[in-house]
Amino acid sequence: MDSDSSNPAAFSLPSISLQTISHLSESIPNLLQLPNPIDKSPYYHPNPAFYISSSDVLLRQILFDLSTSSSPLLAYHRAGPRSQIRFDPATVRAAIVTCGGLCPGLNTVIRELVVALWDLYGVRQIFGVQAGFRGFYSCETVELNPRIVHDWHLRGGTSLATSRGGFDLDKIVGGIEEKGFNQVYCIGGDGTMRAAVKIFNEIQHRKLKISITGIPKTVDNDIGIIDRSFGFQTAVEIALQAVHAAHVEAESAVNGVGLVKLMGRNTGHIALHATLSSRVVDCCLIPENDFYLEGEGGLFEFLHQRLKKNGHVVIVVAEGAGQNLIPRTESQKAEQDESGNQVFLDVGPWLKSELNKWWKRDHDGELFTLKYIDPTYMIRAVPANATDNLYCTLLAHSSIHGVMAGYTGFVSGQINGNYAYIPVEEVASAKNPVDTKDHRWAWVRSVTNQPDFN
Ligand SMILES: Nc1ncnc2c1ncn2[C@@H]1O[C@H](COP(=O)(O)OP(=O)(O)OP(=O)(O)O)[C@@H](O)[C@H]1O
Ligand SMILES: O=P(O)(O)OC[C@H]1O[C@](O)(CO)[C@@H](O)[C@@H]1O
Ligand SMILES: [Mg+2]
Repeated sequence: MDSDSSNPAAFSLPSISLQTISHLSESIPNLLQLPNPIDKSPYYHPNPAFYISSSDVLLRQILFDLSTSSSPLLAYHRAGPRSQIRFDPATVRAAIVTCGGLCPGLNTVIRELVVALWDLYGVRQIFGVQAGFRGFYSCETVELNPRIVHDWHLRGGTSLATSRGGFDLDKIVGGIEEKGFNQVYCIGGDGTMRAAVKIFNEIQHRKLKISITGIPKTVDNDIGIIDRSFGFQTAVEIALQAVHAAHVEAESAVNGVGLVKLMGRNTGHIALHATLSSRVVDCCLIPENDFYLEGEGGLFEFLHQRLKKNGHVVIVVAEGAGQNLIPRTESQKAEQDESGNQVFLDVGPWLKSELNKWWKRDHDGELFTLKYIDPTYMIRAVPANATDNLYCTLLAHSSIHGVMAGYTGFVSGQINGNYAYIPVEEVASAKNPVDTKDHRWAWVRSVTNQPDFN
C-alpha cells in the first residue's frame, strides 16, 4: 500500500551514522585525565551545560525528503570544550604551521590559537613553525605568546611564513619528535589536509602521544563538507572592487568590455559570488562549466548581442576556466608547482587577446575598448573582514578544545552554522565544486542571461 504523503507520521526517520574521530586513549595506555581548567576561569563560570559531551553530535544534512531518504544521515561530534582534558597544560608543547597559498585570516587563527591556549588552558610553550611543513626540519621555530601576537589579526598573510612542497614525512615527524611537540595545529588547504593525514598515520604508527589537527583555509572555498572556508568572504569582497571598476570602465566606453580574472583553481566560487553580489556581470566563466568562443551559442555571439543591446559588457573569468582552450606546449602540460599542483596557463591575457582579435576580425573600424583587471593576489593578501575574523576565532578555539580533550586526526569546521570535528581523511578527500545543476548556478544564469555553452 502507498504511504500517505500528506501524513508525516507515515514516514520514519533515517538512521544516523556517526563519523567518529580518533582519540589518544586508543593508542596511549593510562592517558591522564584532569578537570578542564576553564572551570576556574573568571570569565566563563561554566555550568553543566557549558561542556560538550562525546554524545553531542550535529547532522551534515539537515534538509531531506523523508519519502526518498533511506541512507543513514551522517553525524559529526560537536566541537567545544570537554569537562575533562587529557593533556597537563604544563607539559604541552604546541606547534602551529601554515602551508599553501595565503588566505585572509591566517594571522587571526594563529593569534587566537596562541591566546586561547595561553588564557583558557594555561599553556605556556607555544611555537610557530616557519615556512610551512619544511619548517619542522629546516628552520628554527619561534616561541609565541599573547604579547607577540596581539595585533596579528590586523595583518594580512601569515607572520609565520608559508610555502609549498617540502613534504618529507620522515623528516617532519622526526622534527616533531625531536622538538618535543605534542600538539600540532596545521592551517592550510586541501594539500595541507592530505599531508596532515599522512603525518597523523605516521604518528599513530609510531604510537606517539601527539595530537594533530587541521584548520582548513582556502580562498577558493574548494574544501568539502564545511559550510565555507575562512577568508573566502573577505576575498569575495575585495574581488567585488575589481568587478565594479571593470563595470565603470566598460560603461564609460563605446563597445566597452571589462574583463576581470579572479582566483579559483578548480572551483569558481569566488567568480560566482562576485557575479551574484555585484549584479553587473554579463558573463561568469568558471572551471566547472566549459565554454567555447566561436559559433552559435558561443561567447563571441553572446557578447556581440549584449554590446548591441547595452553598449558594454563585464566578464568575470576564474583562473581555472577555459584551460582546455588555451594552446600549450608539451612541457607546459607537465608543469607542476612545488606541491605537485598543475600550473595553469593565464586565462586572462589569453581571453583578452582572443577578444581583441575577434573584434578586429568581425567589426574592423568600429570603436572597441577592452580593459583587463587582474586583482589576483590582492584578494587574498588582505586581513580578514569582521565576519571572517570571528569565524577564525571560533575555529581556533574549537581546535584547541578538541586537542586538549585528547582527540586527534580531526579538522574543525562549521557545518550548518555549528562547529564540528570531522575526521581529517574525510576532509582531505572532500571537494566542493560549484554544482552547475543547482539553484545557485541557475541564479547566475538568470542574472547574466549568459549561454549555457552546452
Ligand atoms: N598528497 C600530499 N601528500 C603529502 N603532502 C602533500 C600532499 N599534497 C600537498 N602536500 C603538502 O601540503 C602542503 C600544502 O599543499 P599545497 O601547496 O597544495 O597548498 P594547500 O594546502 O592545498 O593550500 P592552497 O590550495 O590554499 O594553496 C605542501 O607542503 C605540500 O607539499
Ligand atoms: O601563486 P601561488 O601562491 O602558488 O598560489 C596560487 C593559487 O593559490 C590559490 O589562491 C589557493 O589555492 C589559488 O586560487 C591559486 O591558484
Ligand atoms: Mg590546494
